[in-house]
Amino acid sequence: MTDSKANDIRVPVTILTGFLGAGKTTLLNAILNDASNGRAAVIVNEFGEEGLDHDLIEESGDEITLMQSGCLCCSVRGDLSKTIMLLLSRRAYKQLEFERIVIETTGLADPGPILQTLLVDRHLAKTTKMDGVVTVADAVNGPATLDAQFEAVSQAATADLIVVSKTDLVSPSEVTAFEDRLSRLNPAAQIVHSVKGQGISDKIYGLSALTPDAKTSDVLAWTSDAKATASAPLGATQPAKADPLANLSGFASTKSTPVASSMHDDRIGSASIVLDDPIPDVVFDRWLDTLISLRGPDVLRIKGIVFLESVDLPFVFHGVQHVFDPPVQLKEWSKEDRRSRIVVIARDLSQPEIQASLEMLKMREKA
Ligand SMILES: Nc1nc2c(ncn2[C@@H]2O[C@H](COP(=O)(O)OP(=O)(O)OP(=O)(O)O)[C@@H](O)[C@H]2O)c(=O)[nH]1
Repeated sequence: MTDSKANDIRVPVTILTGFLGAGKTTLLNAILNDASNGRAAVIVNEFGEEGLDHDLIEESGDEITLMQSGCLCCSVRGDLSKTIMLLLSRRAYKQLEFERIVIETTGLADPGPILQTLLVDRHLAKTTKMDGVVTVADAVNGPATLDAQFEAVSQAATADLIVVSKTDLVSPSEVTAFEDRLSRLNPAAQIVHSVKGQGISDKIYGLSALTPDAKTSDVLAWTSDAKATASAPLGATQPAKADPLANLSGFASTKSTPVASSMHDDRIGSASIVLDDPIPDVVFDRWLDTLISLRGPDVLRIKGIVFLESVDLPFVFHGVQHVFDPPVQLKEWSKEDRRSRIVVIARDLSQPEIQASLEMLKMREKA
């Protein structure tokens, strides 16, 4: 019982990212104003002299720390670690009270390196745990931003949850087309839409299934194609509810809905696999080692639930590039369902290339 949820004192960290002007601060305010979410310490990162976003975050009684030293994704990874450690020590001395941390990045940040910092920094790995990457993509400028900026494509591809904002300013069919495009970029993300961050504050936290007590439905939502599972009832049409496993039978090809995409979108590939039988340990190790050593820097996210031949219960794992959260063994799982499910999202790797990599998992050692 050493790693049960009750004994896990690591503080959950949410990365809130999104396109420039997409509505990150607006969403953050809406979340902070919902008392049922508990208290959050917020780290805001903003370019330039003025901490503009800080001024925009309404008083909510939450502790706000502002970092102004530049883009989180490049120059201030050390500062991020120091900032979080300072918050945690003030919390330990009862100077501050909070249950979680939210990092709001600049519109230009690539969330990958921030996620990595949380995983590789010795102190942070012990004291914090990744709770999820939330990306805000606005329905008005989002399609053009995806065309123009690869960072925006990376943000969408790395997300656990994509919040489509400003759906009040475009037609329902434009919202649906945009959500389809986002879903193709990141079939493993849940996609919700919201006007000014309203109606979705209960969907922002607890996205990661990396906990031994994770429910089956949470694990499936996190590790599978969980397209458009829910949305705020605010005008735009609700996208059709997708079967979370619909795109995961073997190496089923990705959906080929003819929606707009761009050169940038084409740089992102994703594929998933469901394996009916437990995987030999050596095969899983070899697959992961090969993927990481050959294409590690291009892997934006790998998530999965895996049954190995040598263990009865499955484990959930999560990685960014070559860095992995410690795998978490689930305490309970339906005895009938012994299928492993793995999804990989990568940059500059095509879907067939990722599929070919996943194919290795079907190999069996010859006696
Ligand atoms: N109509 C409408 N306006 C919105 C919505 N969400 C945000 N806005 C407006 O969009 C503008 C930008 O919102 P912010 O929350 O500051 O966006 P941001 O992503 O934090 O911006 P940067 O930090 O500059 O990248 C503000 O004027 C918001 O009021 C929405 O859903 N509908």
